[in-house]
Amino acid sequence: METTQTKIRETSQFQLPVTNKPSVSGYDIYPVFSIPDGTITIGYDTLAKELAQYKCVKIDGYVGIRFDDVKQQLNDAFLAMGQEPTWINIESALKPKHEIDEMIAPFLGGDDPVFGKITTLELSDFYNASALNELCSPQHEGGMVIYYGIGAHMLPVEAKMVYFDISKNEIQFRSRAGSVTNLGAGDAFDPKKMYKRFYFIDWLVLNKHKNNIKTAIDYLVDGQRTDEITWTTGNTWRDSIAKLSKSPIRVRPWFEPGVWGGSWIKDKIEGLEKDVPNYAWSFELIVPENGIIIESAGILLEYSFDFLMYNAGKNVLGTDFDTYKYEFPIRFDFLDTFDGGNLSIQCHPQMEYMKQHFGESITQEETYYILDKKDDALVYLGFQENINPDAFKQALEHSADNAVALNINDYVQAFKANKHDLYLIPPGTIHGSGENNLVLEISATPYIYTFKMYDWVRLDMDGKPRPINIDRGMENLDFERKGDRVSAELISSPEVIETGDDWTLEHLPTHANHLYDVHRYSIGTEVRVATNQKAHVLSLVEGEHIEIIVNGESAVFAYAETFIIPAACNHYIIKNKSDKPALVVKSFIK
Ligand SMILES: O=P(O)(O)OC[C@H]1O[C@](O)(CO)[C@@H](O)[C@@H]1O
Repeated sequence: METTQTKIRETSQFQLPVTNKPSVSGYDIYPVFSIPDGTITIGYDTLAKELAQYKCVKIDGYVGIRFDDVKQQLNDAFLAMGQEPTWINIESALKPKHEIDEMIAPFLGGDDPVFGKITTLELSDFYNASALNELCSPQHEGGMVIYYGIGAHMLPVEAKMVYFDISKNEIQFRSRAGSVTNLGAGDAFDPKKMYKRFYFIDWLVLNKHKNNIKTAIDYLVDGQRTDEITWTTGNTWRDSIAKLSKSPIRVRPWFEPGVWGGSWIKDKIEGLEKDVPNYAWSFELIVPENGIIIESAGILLEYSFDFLMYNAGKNVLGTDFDTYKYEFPIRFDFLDTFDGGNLSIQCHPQMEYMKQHFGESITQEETYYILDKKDDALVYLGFQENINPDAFKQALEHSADNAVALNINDYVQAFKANKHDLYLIPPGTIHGSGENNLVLEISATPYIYTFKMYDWVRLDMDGKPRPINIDRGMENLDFERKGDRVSAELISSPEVIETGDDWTLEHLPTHANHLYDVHRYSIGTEVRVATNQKAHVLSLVEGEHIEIIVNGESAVFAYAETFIIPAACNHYIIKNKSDKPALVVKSFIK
């Protein structure tokens, strides 16, 4: 059903299958955590049948859920059973649009096309409290009543609670089609502006709400598909999270084209739509936007990573939970420039700037691990010895104002990219990957705070130039990262720190301003690792498959797959499943 709106998604990415994910021997785009057979169910009709036993139901859900479609589908199913519930839309109690616009303005960064400030608002701030109460008046006593819409759980009535979740990539695909709106917005608008509002307001407000209601959910529904749902009971779901939080966790990766995107992902990863210009990013583990797929007898249900942290964050982060709480602080993603282009020459904010301007508590600091590359590939990193900040600024402004190219090599150094080298990009470092790399970014979680300073005088895929931020960049750059200091301090020098029968453990030291460190195992047959009460993030960067054994249970991961070992696993064994040595990188909080 593509219902009243003809186009619900604007993307060439496939929807998550309902059942029977394709089987692949290598990198799997639909990793699953299996739960007992018979615990996930398909369909609005089965959900209606389950809910029909209750007098009162609340259907809550995340922004991006098309509640009118949900209502129509469920209502049809109830009617087919001879039942006619009364439907009450909680969003009729939202504050007027102009009041909401005024309330959220301080968090939207004015005309800034990209940046706002992390909101401090709560979901209840969007609603008129007395109007909410009126919705619950006793006039509805009698037949079955269903309250529905974002925040339905807030209504002060006893009811069974259903929660519709949706993955963040699908929210973006829907916003690009104009088929969903921001919280309290009324209408859809430019998708980039909608994204800014999702990122700085809606997702935060609704994540807090998710945390508040996590134990009250009676039924969890995966609402990402346009014509079908899958659902499970709250208890089954919470039990599965308790188990997952002591097992290896691989989130569902997702992929996006971009102006500098390349061919590596498209050529090497099975099951993706190939009819795209390129893939630039793989969201391997950018957890604010990843989901986790659970599977029961082949039926798939995805929920947001946030729910894992709200339910079992302490198991995941161990001793670091007290510092980071629900924010998983490490990010892994791919930047694919194979036969593509150069990233912008860019920098990321210093910690203080990040706090003050954007309200974030972790800054965006990065490293580039070169997973693959062509012979001519470069990494732009650090300044030339003779850098003059004023002259650099002038050259950038001249280029931006007149759309003329500049010789960036006069200012910024370029290093030959070496496979398996780790390039360090602490906050305030000028950098950018050149073309013909497959970079595994091992980074801190924030991912949108890029100050592009030079974008090679090119247009984005929508035909418009990408926003340049020379002033913000200048406020954050460290001009002392120049000359010989760059290769000495910003290209990690591995050292062997432990050896076994047929394995070695290397330390790839990161910069003092990085919150995480990097280790690399070279494994002949197997190695046993202790978590020491910390989360580990692993990726197989050379080899075919590895098996991870935790408490006697085994999971297999393929080349280029990223996964988390929660702190609560305590110990795990990595077994090499191929006849060549396996190289596994491991990142963890310092
Ligand atoms: O800004 P560009 O040129 O698209 O660069 C790639 C982007 O991908 C990231 O590495 C991760 O999102 C950002 O740091 C950066 O903005």
